[in-house]
Amino acid sequence: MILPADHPPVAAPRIGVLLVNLGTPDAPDARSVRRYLAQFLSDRRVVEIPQILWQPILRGIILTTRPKKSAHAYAQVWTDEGSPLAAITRAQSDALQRALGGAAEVAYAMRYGEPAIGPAIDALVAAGCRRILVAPLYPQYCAATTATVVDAVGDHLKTLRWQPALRFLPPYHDDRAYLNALRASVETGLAALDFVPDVLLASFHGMPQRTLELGDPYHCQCQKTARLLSDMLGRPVEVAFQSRFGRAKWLEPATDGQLEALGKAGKSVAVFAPGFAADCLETLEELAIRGRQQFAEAGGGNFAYLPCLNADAPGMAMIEALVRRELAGWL
Ligand SMILES: C=CC1=C(C)c2cc3[nH]c(cc4nc(cc5[nH]c(cc1n2)c(C)c5CCC(=O)O)C(CCC(=O)O)=C4C)c(C)c3C=C
Ligand SMILES: [Fe+2]
Ligand SMILES: [Fe+2]
Repeated sequence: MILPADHPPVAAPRIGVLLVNLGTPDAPDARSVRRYLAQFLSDRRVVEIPQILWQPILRGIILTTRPKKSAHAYAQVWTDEGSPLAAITRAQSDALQRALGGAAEVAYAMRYGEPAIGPAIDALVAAGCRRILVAPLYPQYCAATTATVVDAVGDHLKTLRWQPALRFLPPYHDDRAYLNALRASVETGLAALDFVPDVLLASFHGMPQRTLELGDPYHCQCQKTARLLSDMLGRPVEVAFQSRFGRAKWLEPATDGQLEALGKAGKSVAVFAPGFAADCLETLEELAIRGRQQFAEAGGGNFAYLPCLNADAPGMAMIEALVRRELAGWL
């Protein structure tokens, strides 16, 4: 139908933006951590062992021992606004909403725990969004993180009669907006130190070595991020992989081993975690607290942990640029 020239403007369909991160427990106690880990570690994308073998190990060993230990670690980094990952993701969502104004409705969700992806999509649809950009906040693509967000969105869409149209933000490991944000953030972090570190160490979350052999691009994308950033900073950036889980061989070198070796060599070091969009247990406890201790005990000199992009200006400029580019495809 062709509308007459004097027809009132037809309202454009609203666009929703859903930022998604991994998820975190609701409270730093063993019960909440157990609930969170049970969901997270039952995801077949995360632990790729047949469920018939894995579930007895998970229920019988992991979930009876790890929650207490992990809850203790969470308690050390918990804030008045809750888990750092939850508080920072909320702040990113609020800041993006302010930046985009009426151009889109912004919400956030967690792949595991709350707020869950399904209800967040429902809320955007209820707010009139017939188009939704889902943005998994993982710069480097990994089946255990990026793909599982797509799976969860797909599972929820299966339950809807009237589905919204979807786009997914692609991984951004080599995107100028990301590299510029990292550069600004690292340069600011280094300038605030009262020492010049011998080594700048980029610590990425680890993955089983097998995932690299099976074709997961994660390892290569981490290396590429570090190489491009090193070119931009004009200094070497060393790469290591943290947070090993289980007995299988994980990507190497391991961050804890590198910190120990650097400590023994009497070096000074600045560590940052470019694969994490927001500071969380793995950065604040594992790197900034435990990593610092390991390094000092090995005899290391000065140590600094440089924060993630979080909701600070360079990180928000990046998220806004990445999101606006995707939204442009709909305008
Ligand atoms: C940024 C990318 C991440 C990848 C890749 C990843 C893979 C991965 N993780 C585990 C096991 C655990 N991860 C845990 C916490 C955790 N992991 C990420 C990110 C990635 N994980 C984040 C952002 C967090 C922090 C969550 C928070 O609440 O702050 C945990 C839980 C904590 C603990 O008990 O140590 C586990 C377990 C595996 C097995 C895996 C890939 C196979
Ligand atoms: Fe993890
Ligand atoms: Fe960890």
